[in-house]
Amino acid sequence: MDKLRMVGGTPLKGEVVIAGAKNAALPILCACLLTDQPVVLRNVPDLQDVRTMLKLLQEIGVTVDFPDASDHSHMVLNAAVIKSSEATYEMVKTMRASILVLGPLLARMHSAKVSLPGGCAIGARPVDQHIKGLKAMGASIKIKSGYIQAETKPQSDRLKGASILTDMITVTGTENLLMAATLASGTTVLENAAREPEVGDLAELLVKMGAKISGIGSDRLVIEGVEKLHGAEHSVIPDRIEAGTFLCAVAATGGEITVKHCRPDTLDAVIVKLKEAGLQMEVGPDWIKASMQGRPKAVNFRTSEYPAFPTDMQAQLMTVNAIATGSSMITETIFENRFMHVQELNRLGADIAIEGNTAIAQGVEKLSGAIVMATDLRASASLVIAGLAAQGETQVDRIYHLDRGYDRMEQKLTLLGAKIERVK
Ligand SMILES: CC(=O)N[C@H]1[C@@H](OP(=O)(O)OP(=O)(O)OC[C@H]2O[C@@H](n3ccc(=O)[nH]c3=O)[C@H](O)[C@@H]2O)O[C@H](CO)[C@@H](O)[C@@H]1O
Ligand SMILES: C=C(OP(=O)(O)O)C(=O)O
Repeated sequence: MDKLRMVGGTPLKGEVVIAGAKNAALPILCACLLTDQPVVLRNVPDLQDVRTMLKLLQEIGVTVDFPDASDHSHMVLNAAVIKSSEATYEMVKTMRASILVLGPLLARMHSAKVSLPGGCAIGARPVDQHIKGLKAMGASIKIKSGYIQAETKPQSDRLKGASILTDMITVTGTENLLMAATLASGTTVLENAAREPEVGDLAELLVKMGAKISGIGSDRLVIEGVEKLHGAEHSVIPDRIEAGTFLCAVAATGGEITVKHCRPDTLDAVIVKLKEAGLQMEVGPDWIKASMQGRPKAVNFRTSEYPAFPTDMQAQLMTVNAIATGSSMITETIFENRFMHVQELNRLGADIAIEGNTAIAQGVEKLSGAIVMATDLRASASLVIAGLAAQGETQVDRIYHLDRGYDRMEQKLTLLGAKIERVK
């Protein structure tokens, strides 16, 4: 199992180029199932979740071509032939986002069998709202032997447009229902829709494919179903979480970096908090120049749906608070168990206590290197940041979590001057 080993204490300096967003790429790859024509994608990040999704799509029958062998961010997907409408337990247990094939397969093939995802390290994460929405669109859905078995009845029929109000805001739930609605007969209204930029990016691709969607970027999406979608070309939006992670890294280590090829307009809540923490930032249309002198200041924050502070940045900013001057309260409102990094940060010398869904961090002057274990994707990132700021050597184990969602993180950090290496 790969590990990352680093020696902390070097301020970061230089430029880092941000990859395409994992959370946009995953639904966008699934959108290719909605048409029998080729979909050309650019700026797809090269990371484990994308490789897993491509494997799943290939099992379904999609062909994947890389026109330029040296550039894996550019690919052509062709779902002309669907040979299976199934996502097996093996695939879904590796990556929960596999659930995103449910809506497109049901819309195009009128039936789908997708393993029901189990719980996850960060929370129970049920998919009841995906199921509820698809049922409202006329699907008959049974849970049998751990699988969601969905079909339209009679099977030759399309899904039907419906008015759907989800009980809570769900990102992949909105994406699944949005994709399903594009090929339904009639109009679908998705109320309480997620406004995350990745949902908007998926919607932009669907429009290029011929879908009729209004309200993109708002919490009310109106989709007029069409009979067929066609091929299109699209470049995946830059990853705001990767950009935010590098900003937290420089806030923790000190130094000066330029984060290039990002979308600062999708990072408002993160920028506000990092400014409060003392990170100096100059913001351009697709870059952020950030510098930090001395220790950061502790900042209170609370995660919530976009445009508020993202849960996927909670662990990374907690690390900044761990070495800040002062104390802070960090409240997690999206996932019920997303504090697994706290115990590991404390092993590095942080002083963080958990009370319900709030973590209380008393900033310490220095962390000291140790062996720590990554428990989920963003927990891994927070431990890497902590290791880069700590005195001495840190080893982060189980970085397969990190590899799910970051495109060459240690290489990018090395270019910024960090002393970090992957150990096999
Ligand atoms: C691949 C992807 O895009 N992943 C992101 C997506 O996950 P994901 O789409 O899984 O997260 P959701 O937005 O669905 O979850 C939000 C909350 O709603 C609950 N819920 C959700 C659906 C449902 O049917 N029932 C239900 O109870 C979840 O347990 C959670 O407490 O959004 C999360 C919240 O921004 C991010 O942390 C993930 O990085
Ligand atoms: C929780 C995350 O991803 P996923 O929904 O794929 O588990 C994440 O990206 O931080």
